Amino acid sequence: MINFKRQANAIKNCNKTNKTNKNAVIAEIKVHSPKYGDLLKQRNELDILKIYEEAGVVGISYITDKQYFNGDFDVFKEICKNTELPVLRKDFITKKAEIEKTAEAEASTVLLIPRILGEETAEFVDYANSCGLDTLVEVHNEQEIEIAKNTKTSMIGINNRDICKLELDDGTVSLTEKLANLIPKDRILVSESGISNLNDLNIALMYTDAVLVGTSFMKADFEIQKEFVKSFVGENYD
Ligand SMILES: O=P(O)(O)OC[C@@H](O)[C@@H](O)c1c[nH]c2ccccc12
Repeated sequence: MINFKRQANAIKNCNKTNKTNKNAVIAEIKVHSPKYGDLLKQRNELDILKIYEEAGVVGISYITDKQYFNGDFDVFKEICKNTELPVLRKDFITKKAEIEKTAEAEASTVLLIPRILGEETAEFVDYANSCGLDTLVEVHNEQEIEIAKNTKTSMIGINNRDICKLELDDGTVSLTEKLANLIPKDRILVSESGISNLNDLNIALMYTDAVLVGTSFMKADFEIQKEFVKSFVGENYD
């Protein structure tokens, strides 16, 4: 059973206007990065899922792109099957069939990128919604925000990195600071990429409802990974 808008609701239930003291952290199970290479390091994706769950994150992200991020759609399906948390599929989607495939995997959300889809973004958002999926529309500049605003997406992500540079740029939360006020308040706003410490996290959360973190969680040593993720979720979470 697909649960419409699970990801958006998970974030809404946890943002600053709510009573919980937990920060809304979406944690990415990122197996490879174009910059750092292998990030999985003999670990198992489902073990990392468990650690993220135990640390109290609100959602999981997984990149299915094979070419640059070494993702695997079968692993994505396993992740969806093994968690009650909302799961976001990250990929460079250009075909509606891929949206159907995402819904069939029982994901909750699909990433759509105006840099790739241009004005077709709105149509892809509608299509994803009709398949029972929530959408995260990812922007990196003002022009892309205009496209995102003309869609019915409930979530907009500011990608602090430029996807065209394939992560050879570091990504800085100052982009979130710069662009956040251009995004209407009725959308759930997520700051994505390059968030590597609590200082970055706190800056991002001054402007957004949630953060999405991959590399720094994956680079944390296995023994301390849960504590590290927990420190992002917040001390008051148990
Ligand atoms: O590893 P980071 O810097 O914490 O970033 C995670 C995530 O935002 C990044 O992986 C990402 C953002 N948009 C994407 C689009 C496709 C693939 C990957 C991505």
